[in-house]
Amino acid sequence: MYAFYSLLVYIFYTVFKKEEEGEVLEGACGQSPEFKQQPDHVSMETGSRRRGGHTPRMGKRGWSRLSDSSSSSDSDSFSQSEEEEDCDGDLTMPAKTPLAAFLSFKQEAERRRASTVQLDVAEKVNESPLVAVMSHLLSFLEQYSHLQQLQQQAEQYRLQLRRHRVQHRRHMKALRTHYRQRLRDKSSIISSLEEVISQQSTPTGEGESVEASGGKAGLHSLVESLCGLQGERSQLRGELRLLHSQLEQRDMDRHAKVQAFQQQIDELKSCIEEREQELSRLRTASGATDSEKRVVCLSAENESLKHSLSVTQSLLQQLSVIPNQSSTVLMKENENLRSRVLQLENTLQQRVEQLSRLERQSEQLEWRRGEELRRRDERLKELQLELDKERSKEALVKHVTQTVEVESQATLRKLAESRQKNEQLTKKLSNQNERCKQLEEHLRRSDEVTCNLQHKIAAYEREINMLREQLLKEIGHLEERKEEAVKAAANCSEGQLQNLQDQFLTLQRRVSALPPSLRSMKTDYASLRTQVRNFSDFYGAAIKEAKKQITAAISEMSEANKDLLEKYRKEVALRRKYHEQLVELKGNIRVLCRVKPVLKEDQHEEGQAVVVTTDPHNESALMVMNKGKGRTFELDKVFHPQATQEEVFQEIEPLVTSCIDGYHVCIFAYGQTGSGKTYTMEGNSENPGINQRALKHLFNEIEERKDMWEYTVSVTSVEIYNEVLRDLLSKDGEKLDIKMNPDGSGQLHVPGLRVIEVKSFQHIKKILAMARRNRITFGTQMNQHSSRSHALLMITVQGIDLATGTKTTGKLNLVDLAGSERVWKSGAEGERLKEAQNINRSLLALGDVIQALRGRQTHIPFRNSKLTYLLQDSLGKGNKTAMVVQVSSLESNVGETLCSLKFAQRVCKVELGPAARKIESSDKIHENCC
Ligand SMILES: Nc1ncnc2c1ncn2[C@@H]1O[C@H](COP(=O)(O)OP(=O)(O)OP(=O)(O)O)[C@@H](O)[C@H]1O
Repeated sequence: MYAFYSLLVYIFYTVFKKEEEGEVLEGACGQSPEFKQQPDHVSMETGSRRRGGHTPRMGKRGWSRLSDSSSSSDSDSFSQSEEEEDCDGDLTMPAKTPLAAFLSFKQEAERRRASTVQLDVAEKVNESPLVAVMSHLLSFLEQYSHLQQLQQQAEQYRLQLRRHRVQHRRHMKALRTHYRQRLRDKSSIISSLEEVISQQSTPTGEGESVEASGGKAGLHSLVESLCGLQGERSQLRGELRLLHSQLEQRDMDRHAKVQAFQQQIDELKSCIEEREQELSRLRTASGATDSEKRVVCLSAENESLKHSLSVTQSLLQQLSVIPNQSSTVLMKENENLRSRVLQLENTLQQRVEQLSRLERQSEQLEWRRGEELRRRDERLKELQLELDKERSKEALVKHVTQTVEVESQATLRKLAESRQKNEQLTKKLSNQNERCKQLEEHLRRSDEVTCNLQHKIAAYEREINMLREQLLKEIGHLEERKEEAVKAAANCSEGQLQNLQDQFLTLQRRVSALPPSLRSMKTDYASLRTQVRNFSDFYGAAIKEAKKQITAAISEMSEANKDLLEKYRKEVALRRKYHEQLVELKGNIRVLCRVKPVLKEDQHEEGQAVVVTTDPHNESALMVMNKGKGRTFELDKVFHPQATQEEVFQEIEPLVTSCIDGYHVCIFAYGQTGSGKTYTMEGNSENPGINQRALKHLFNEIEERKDMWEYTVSVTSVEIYNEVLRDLLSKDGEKLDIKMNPDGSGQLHVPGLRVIEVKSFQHIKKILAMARRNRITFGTQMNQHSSRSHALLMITVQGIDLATGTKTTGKLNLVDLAGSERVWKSGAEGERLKEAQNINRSLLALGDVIQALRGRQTHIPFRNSKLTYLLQDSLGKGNKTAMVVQVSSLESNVGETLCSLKFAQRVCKVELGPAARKIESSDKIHENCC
């Protein structure tokens, strides 16, 4: 009994398990026993659903259309050739033709699908979810493979159709050529006959006419045969036409069939797509990912195991009388099953956790990716905006430059015209002056003549007076002698009297002889006096006339000049405005970079590589190679190693011009020791640098404006060494201090600093040489004559508008900074070390100022170093700044080069805002924001 029960339990369990497996397998191939047992119930329901749900799209409509077309073509084509009959007949005989085979196959597929669906439902009812899903999937796979087969068949049909069409075309072609050949033969026969007839109908002579009459019968027969042939020909033509129409009809039929087939194929395709979609839907429903599928499988397995366990347990309960041996077997089995269940549950749990972890991770990744994409998009947008801005800036610069060029050309033309006019007027004026001079010469000569005459007159008068006195004396003398003679006559003899009378007579004669000379002298004198009076009158009139003429000419000229001057003034103002706009568009802070050429003395080690390269197509890009990686820097302008001093100055020139217009400008050279700062700023005698060229430009510009403006240029030069300020233009080398100006203007001033007013360019050359001599330099490992201090050349340009009296004060600070080398690299020790540290400190302070300006901070730490304090009024807002960053292109200096370029890029981002012109009108300095 016991053995029987245990056997029964074992068999029951084994059957139960096998049944399950069998069900799964049978479900997969559509041969379920349940299905066989209850066919009506299940197939009725699912069959109707399937038929209604999945087939109708192409089904009835498509097939009816196809059969319609085929039947119509049948009726049309039965009267045609045999071949056609065969072709159309295929469609009406399903078992023989491919299309019929396709139809039967389709029906078969429909039937099989219906049965599969029935099976699905049966399985759904009776089986576990895993088995159901699996069977579902398998059934869909099967459907899918059927569909593919259908597709292949459709493809084959299409190929067959194509082949048929080709064959048909060939056949038609052959027929056409055959008929054409026949037609050609007939025509050639006809033409030969016509020829014969024409030959026979032409009279060729008497002898021949006899022959002709004899051959009339032959001719008749020929004509008859010709008529027959012509009839045959027309018959053939009719045949051909008929054939043509038949062909056309056939073509049309075929076309219709092809269309029907195409439609059928399309419908089949859409049906396949639908199935595929459904399949993918089901796939996702039953777990799209492998892990999900696995989870579903495991849970189904778990469920089935649980189920079997419960069944076994219930069985065990029922069979409590089962002997110990079998119960232990069962217990063991039970234990195994339990542990298996537990194991599976654990695995399931782990998988679920893993899955959730993976999901979280993927979510995080997705989120990060989204963030990254968003950030990139924003950056891209920013870059796009910057690019647009740059482009618009460039376009504006171009436009302004063009306008300025056009305007300046027009101004130059006007200026040339006005110069011509001026020249003419000047010529006129010089003529007048010449005349004036002649008149003045004349006047001078007349004055001289008058003077001579006056002298002569005075001499005459003196002579006359003398003569008169002599005469009076003589007369007195004679009178005395006469009295004496009278007295003597009274006393002496007649002879003596006679003698005396004679003497008297001679004396009288002499006296009478005297008056005519005296009279002539008097007339001479009077005429001379009248002459002098007349001459002075004439001279006065002439002078008056000349003056009149000169004033007329001057007024005429000044009238013409006034207009010109006004125009010129306007043009100059316009030019200045455009110039300022240009400078502002370029940016009130400009960063230029100059790459030092590789010199012999720089190559301490043999074969040092060049790591800095410039781009010939992009003059604002610079590439630095470091440890195999390239980094590109974008600055306002990059000068390649072969750039000349003049090219560098060309970029600075507009700023120098701004200084004359009353702006504060700061130009400084920055870079490591030996990178060429001093060369760029000071240069040498053959190749002067920015300092000399700027001053030369200043004086040229002042010379050009001298008609309207009066300028004074004053210069100071200082150096900052170890945070101590020293005057480079005085020999005592006294320490100086920076203080606030006591006048309350808020301006800085350095008491005791020597200010030199410069009159000419030659003068400035001497001043610059003196400053250079006084500057502190020492040799470092990097540079034989390293400048160990910051050198500042400060130029103040004060201008007065001659017309309006407006005053401007421009400042130009030209700064040659000390080298920004790393202390260890420059080989500094002791005093040199302290010096290097001070240099670095002040450069750091400069960096801080730049940083604060860049961040638009309210407090700018100008006072942190002497350098920044001194440059306060030229470095900050409203001013114009240019920095020339000097870099070495050698590999050994790449670290310094990168540092300098990074600093330059920071400076690039600073915005100083619109520049302000320092104008003084009506005794007050005010800033005129452009
Ligand atoms: N563009 C250049 N063309 C030719 N020679 C140059 C150029 N730049 C620099 N030099 C030469 O390199 C040497 C060092 O240059 P310079 O003294 O100007 O460097 P520096 O940066 O001022 O150094 P320091 O900071 O030590 O004063 C000089 O002999 C100078 O003539």
